Amino acid sequence: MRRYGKNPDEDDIRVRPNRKGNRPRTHIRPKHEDAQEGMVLTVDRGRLTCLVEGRTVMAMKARELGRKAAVVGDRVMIVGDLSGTKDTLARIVRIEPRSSVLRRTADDDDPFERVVVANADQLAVVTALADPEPRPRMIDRCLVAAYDGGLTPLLVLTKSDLASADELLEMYVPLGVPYIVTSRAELENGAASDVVREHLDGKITAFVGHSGVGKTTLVNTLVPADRRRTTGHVNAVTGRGRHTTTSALALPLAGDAGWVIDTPGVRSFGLHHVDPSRVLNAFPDLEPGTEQCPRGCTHDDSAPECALDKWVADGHADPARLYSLRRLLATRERREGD
Ligand SMILES: Nc1nc2c(ncn2[C@@H]2O[C@H](COP(=O)(O)OP(=O)(O)OP(=O)(O)O)[C@@H](O)[C@H]2O)c(=O)[nH]1
Ligand SMILES: [Zn+2]
Repeated sequence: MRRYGKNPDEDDIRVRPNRKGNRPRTHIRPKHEDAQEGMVLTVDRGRLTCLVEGRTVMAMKARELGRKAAVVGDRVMIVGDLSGTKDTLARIVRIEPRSSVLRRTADDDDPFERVVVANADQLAVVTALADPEPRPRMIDRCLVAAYDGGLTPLLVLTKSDLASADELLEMYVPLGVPYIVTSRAELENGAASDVVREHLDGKITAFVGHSGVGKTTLVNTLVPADRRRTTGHVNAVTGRGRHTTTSALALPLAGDAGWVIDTPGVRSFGLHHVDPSRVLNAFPDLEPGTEQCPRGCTHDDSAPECALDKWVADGHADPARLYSLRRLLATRERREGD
């Protein structure tokens, strides 16, 4: 199956800090022959907790990395004391090319790259069907961020005991986004975590969702209790004290079958930078129709010459798909409440 929003031939999708498109700085490699690979689990005021061969190692960025930040999910090369012993501090000397990026910008006009999660395969967008009410526009923005960053979206609709999923699914079925519907009873009898696990196994999945949607409840059913962050006290993955920042946190699924990345900080996505062609990758039925579009066509409602209208009128694709694409493209403009 085609991967949404991601070209499998690209090993380094638009890594922003590397704007010139040049390769990562491989010339530093020989200097650190003893470096070992690790994965960043969380970041707290310049201290990065990394998993290196099963040990959690505290590290900081080496100066030679410059301004480029290592984020949760990054694959990094680390030198120094890798014993994982308390009060040791190793150094991250290289950040490997990323397979995906989940970006956040403080503002659509924010010129700075703010990657919050790297290398996640999937973006689980957790939305309650009621209490709080679903916000389709926010879901759409999450989908655009996923397609743009090279993550496959997964819709997780919670609280189906309070309201039906039908109306929302009507909006999202044409998009072909995989979805899961869960209820209080299914959470309690374990059925919810079984169904969700089927979608997570073997993958790195970043979870986003507004406060109160049931994200924490769900993550708690997925991650063994001894590895979980318990409301602000002990970060069980690292065994260290309070997890005080708004950084995302990578948590291993039981049986080493993948990772859940909990993202307390991601509330909104700046999408101004998003290239329509990356969103179009998620619409392989429409994409060939854009060959007749004028150069630089935005394919949205304000693009009168867009060839997609004719493509659909000629029966090449379902009009609901074009409607959905345009709805997603329209969310790139920020509105009040986003
Ligand atoms: N009725 C119902 N309530 C649920 C369900 N899932 C979670 N809840 C409740 O919804 C409330 C919010 O759940 P949380 O897991 O704390 O939500 P959250 O998204 O993590 O929110 P924050 O912790 O504020 O970030 C809690 O009272 C849960 O018990 C569900 O499927 N049905
Ligand atoms: Zn067009």
